[in-house]
Amino acid sequence: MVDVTIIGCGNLGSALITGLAKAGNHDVTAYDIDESALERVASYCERTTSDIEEAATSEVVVVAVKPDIVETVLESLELSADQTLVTVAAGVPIDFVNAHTDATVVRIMPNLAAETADMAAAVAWDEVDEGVRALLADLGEFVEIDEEHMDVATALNGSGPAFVFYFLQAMKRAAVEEGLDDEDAEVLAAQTVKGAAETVLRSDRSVDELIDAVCSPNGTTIEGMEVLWDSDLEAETGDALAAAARRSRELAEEFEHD
Ligand SMILES: NC(=O)C1=CN([C@@H]2O[C@H](COP(=O)(O)OP(=O)(O)OC[C@H]3O[C@@H](n4cnc5c(N)ncnc54)[C@H](O)[C@@H]3O)[C@@H](O)[C@H]2O)C=CC1
Ligand SMILES: O=C(O)[C@@H]1CCC=N1
Repeated sequence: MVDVTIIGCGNLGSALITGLAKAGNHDVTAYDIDESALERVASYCERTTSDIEEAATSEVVVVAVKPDIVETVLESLELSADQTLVTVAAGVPIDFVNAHTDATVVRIMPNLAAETADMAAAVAWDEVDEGVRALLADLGEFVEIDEEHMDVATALNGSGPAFVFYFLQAMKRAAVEEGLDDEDAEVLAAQTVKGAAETVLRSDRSVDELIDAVCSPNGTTIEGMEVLWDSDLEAETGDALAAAARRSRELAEEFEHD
C-alpha cells in the first residue's frame, strides 16, 4: 500500500480518488477546503481531512487544484526530500513547483477517465518515480514525455475527453434524429467510441487499416466516410487541439513571469 494524498477533490481530484479506490492498492487521504467536496469522496478513500499537516504526511502528494491556486497550496505544504509531489495543473511548469518544495516533483497530465481506471496520462520526470509509476499503471495507460511536450499532451489527453464527448453527442443526436430512442442512442454511441478506442489500443493494424476493415465494398460505412473525408472535420479537430495547446502555453507564460 502506497500512502497518497489528493489535495483538491473537484472534477479531477475526485476522479483520481474513485479510480484509486477501484484499484485498491493505495491508502488515500483526501484534502480540500470545501467540506462538501470531501463529503462527496469520503466513501472512496481511507480518510478526509481539512488539516494540511495531516495531508502532508503521505509518500505521494497530488496537488489537484486550479492552476492559479497551486502557489497558495505549495506555500502551505511542508514536504521533505523523501516525498513526491505530483502536479497535474495545466501550464504549471516543474521549475515553478520545484522552487516551492523540497519533495521530488513529478508533472503529469491526467484525464477524467481516472474515475473508471481508463485514464490516459502523460508524465514528465527527471527520474522514474516507482510510486507514481504504480499509481499511473493502476489508473490506465501512461506515456513518458519531455516536459516541453506537456502543452500538446494537455490538449490531447487532458482536454481530449471533452472533444470526444462532443463527437459522441453529435453521433447520438443524429441517431435520435433518425428515430432511435435517446437512451438507446447514448448507450450505442458511447459503447461504439469505447470499443473503437479499445480496438486501436489492442490491434496491430493502423487506424487507416481499421477504417478500411469497417468499410465493406458498396456498403454503408464508405458512404459516411466519403462525407467525413470531404468535410473540414480533420482540420477543425486540429484547430481545436491547437487552441487548447496554445492556452496551455499561455498559462505557462504566466508562471514564468512570476
Ligand atoms: N478537469 C479535468 O478534466 C482536468 C483537470 N486537470 C487539472 O486539475 C486541476 C483541477 O481541476 P478541476 O478538478 O477541474 O478543478 P475543480 O474546480 O473541479 O476542483 C478544484 C478543487 O480544489 C479545491 N480547492 C480550492 N482551493 C483549495 C485549496 N487552497 N486547498 C485545497 N483545495 C482547494 C476546490 O474546493 C475544488 O474542490 C487543474 O489544475 C487542472 O488544470 C488536469 C487534467 C484534466
Ligand atoms: O481545461 C482545463 O484547463 C483542464 C486541463 C486539461 C483538462 N481540463
